[in-house]
Amino acid sequence: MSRREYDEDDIRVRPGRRGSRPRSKDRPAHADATIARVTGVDRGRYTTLVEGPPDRIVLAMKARELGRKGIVVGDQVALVGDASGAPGSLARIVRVEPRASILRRTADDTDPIERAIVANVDQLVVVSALANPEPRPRLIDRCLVAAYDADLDPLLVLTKADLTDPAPFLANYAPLEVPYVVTSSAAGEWAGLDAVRDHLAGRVSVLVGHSGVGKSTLVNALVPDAGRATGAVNDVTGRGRHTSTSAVALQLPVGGWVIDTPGIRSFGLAHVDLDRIIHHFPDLEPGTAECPRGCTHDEPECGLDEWVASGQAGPAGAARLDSLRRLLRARGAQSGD
Ligand SMILES: Nc1nc2c(ncn2[C@@H]2O[C@H](COP(=O)(O)OP(=O)(O)OP(=O)(O)O)[C@@H](O)[C@H]2O)c(=O)[nH]1
Ligand SMILES: [Zn+2]
Repeated sequence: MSRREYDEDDIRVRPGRRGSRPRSKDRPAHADATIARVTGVDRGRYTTLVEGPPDRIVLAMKARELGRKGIVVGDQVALVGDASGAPGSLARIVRVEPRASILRRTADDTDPIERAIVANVDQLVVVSALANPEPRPRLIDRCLVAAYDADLDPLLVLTKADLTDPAPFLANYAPLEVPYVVTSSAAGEWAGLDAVRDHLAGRVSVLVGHSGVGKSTLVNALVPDAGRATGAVNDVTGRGRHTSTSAVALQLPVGGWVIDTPGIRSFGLAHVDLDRIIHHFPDLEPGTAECPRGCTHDEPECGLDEWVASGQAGPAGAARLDSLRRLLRARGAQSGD
């Protein structure tokens, strides 16, 4: 982050107008607040970026008046107090602007607590290694459900193509028509990086994926100053060391933002409306035309078995239906039916 680090000269030429104003407790609704974007959250301290030029990084805390309201990476917030970004300064966040989008997940499918991961993103980039660790189709399916549910455009980035032929995996996902990019970075030689850049340029994208799939490696290549720590994949578990500990938003040289998130093992979807889950399986949904009225899609009369058996959902149809039904059952367990 060194390039965007606070620069003393910037502060001197931009003293902020607060100094010349009388302090008053009853100024209406912080009309003079500075708007910033939250780029990182660490133990109650928020790193924010105030757009310039020149941009400046301002450390902030949540004002007491915000109560328990959550603030997540990607949020646009209003800062008051010392928003100079000078060393040792700490601004206060007094308002969170309305969110254009919010990506949530829960710890598991019955967890009542929703965890907002990031706000104001346009695109959910599901990063999966083609090998080491093996792709986890059900985790990918869940990420796609979360993307559709939050109204985000999905993108699949399939890494480590140097280790195996991507064709079999791609054949499975073809019926979904999800845009994808295949990458490899063996020995520092990149393939597919420009294609990823094209998909991210000018947009706000969040990367999610299992630990060790190469998210940090990708982010470091996209944002040369990112300095995201990369970890080796454990040969026994196939898991990476948990090198990234929280979500971090980084500005892309091509314009736009990329938000790296810690590796995940599961993507709980307790917050997704049960009745809507089938709509988030666009390859299967047309097969419900033959379902009996009020079909749960997890019963013997369900039309989806026939749909999949006839090959209309493609080579991964059976796996996708299994994915859907596991998800419905996990959710059903929660509502008790
Ligand atoms: N062979 C090969 N290895 C890769 C590739 N991309 C990343 N790796 C390696 O995979 C390991 C994990 O990469 P990271 O970038 O740390 O993975 P991550 O997804 O950020 O992992 P977490 O921080 O745990 O979320 C590292 O040893 C990388 O060098 C690739 O395209 N091919
Ligand atoms: Zn059905």
